[in-house]
Amino acid sequence: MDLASTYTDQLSLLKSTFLVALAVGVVYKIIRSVQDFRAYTKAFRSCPGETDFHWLHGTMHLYPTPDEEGLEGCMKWMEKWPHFNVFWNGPIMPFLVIYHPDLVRIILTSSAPKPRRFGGGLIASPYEMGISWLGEGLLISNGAKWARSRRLLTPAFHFDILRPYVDIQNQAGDVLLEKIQRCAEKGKWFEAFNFGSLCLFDSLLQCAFSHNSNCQTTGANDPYLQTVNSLVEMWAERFMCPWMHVDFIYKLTSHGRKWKRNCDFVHTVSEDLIARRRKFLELNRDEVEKGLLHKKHTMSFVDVLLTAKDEDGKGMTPLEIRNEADTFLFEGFDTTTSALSWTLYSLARWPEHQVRVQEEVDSLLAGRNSDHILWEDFPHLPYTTACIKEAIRLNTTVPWIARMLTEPVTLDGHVIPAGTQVAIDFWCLHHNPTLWDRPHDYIPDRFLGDNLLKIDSFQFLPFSAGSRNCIGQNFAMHELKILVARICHRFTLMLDPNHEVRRSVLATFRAEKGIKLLAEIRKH
Ligand code: HEM
Repeated sequence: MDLASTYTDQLSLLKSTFLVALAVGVVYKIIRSVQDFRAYTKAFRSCPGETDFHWLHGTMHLYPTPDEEGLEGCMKWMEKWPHFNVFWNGPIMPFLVIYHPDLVRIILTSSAPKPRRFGGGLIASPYEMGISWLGEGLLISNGAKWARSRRLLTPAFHFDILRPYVDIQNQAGDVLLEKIQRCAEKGKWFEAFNFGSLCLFDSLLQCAFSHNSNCQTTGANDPYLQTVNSLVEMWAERFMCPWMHVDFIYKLTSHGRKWKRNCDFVHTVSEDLIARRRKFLELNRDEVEKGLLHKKHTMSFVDVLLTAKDEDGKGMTPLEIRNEADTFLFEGFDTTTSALSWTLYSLARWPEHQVRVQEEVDSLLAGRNSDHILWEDFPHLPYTTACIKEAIRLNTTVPWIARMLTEPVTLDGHVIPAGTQVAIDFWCLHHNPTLWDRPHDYIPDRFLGDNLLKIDSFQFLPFSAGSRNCIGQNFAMHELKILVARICHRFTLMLDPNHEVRRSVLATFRAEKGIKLLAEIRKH
């Protein structure tokens, strides 16, 4: 045997050994994965939940639809399983839906982050679907990045910054009241989401960028408003369509291409608005350096971001600033629009409570020559506040949020493994019949006096809880109190009897065809 053929034999032996080792490795990996998966899923088999399991789509076909019928379905869940249940998003992806304070407390006080992609990195989580718009802003980021942003942004929601916004919110309210007045004079209905969103967008643009868009008069044709609105809707549409959860497929669809065009447009506008504020701050450099800017000017949210510095004296990058400004607009506009619209709806539907709000505001404003609500007035509107809270309980503004477990957690005696996605269903939490008496009735008194003592601290969570609670909740409540109090002071609201209001559950709580309201001008 010559040297060459010995060498060839050895080489082929080496190759075969390598191939056998590789095959054994692959088989071992598959067996381990199957074992891991069986151990993982075993944990869920004993959990409460639907059992009609389909080999391809798990129990997704039984998931409640995002409408009236779906909400009824949720009530049936709670009769069967009062704390939580497990759903199968396809054959291998279980997720938990929880809606009892004892379990919600465990998750929201843990360090469980917002979900990240799963399915080997192919499938975007609900939050990541918004990442090309909002980037790693406060809503979507996790870990150290989130903690730094939260520290830098907290001063933007300090009372010193929020106080002057009350004027802006009242001025936007003036335009809204005028518009409602014109409808009232003609005996015409107005649509709550439409009027509310324009007013809230108007004040938000001024608070965020010191930008006067005039959008309440230019109307829904404002291209920026239209695009932001369209992004909010497209995000929810994508979520409802499982095959669009895979990024590379989504980018090829016309929906994905439109989403990108919209994001590009919104980014151009916010970058332009930020650049204008940067110029303004340069012109007022002295005051900025002495920390006196807020004494002379109303500081916009972006001003706070542009001047923020962390412990190492490092400011935020232009991209970080844009992400936070876009997050502020997204979080601050759709949510408050829903909360305002459902509060007005509730007061029109249950007029006995509207009368009590009117009495409260009438007595607060008696003898004044302006109907503006002042900063000092906020503590003197307890009934109005209770009505807002009850409205956002009944029609929960943010119906659910999600987390991903990074370590095993025991819920009602079931050990739930790390990696599990958990949806915290606030709408169910707010309607759980084991917690609330007459959960479908509008009873603002639940939020007054001693009745408050009956509510667990994790039972009513419109703004979530724990370290990732809503940073804008005071801003939102101020805005709502101002608008609800002033609208009820000037008008009596009634529902249009010819229009049926059907609820629709998107990223925020909406009405399928809006809410039509009739306003009657009150005599003072
Ligand atoms: C009625 C109005 C509002 C409601 C019901 C609401 C509700 C919520 C909820 C439930 C969360 C938790 C989200 C999650 O964990 O996935 C949240 C987070 C957040 N909200 Fe609000 N929100 C409202 C208004 C606002 C406003 C006006 C702003 C800003 C101006 C805002 C900014 C944010 C931000 C930045 C976060 C993320 C906080 C973090 O993760 O650290 N929200 N909000």
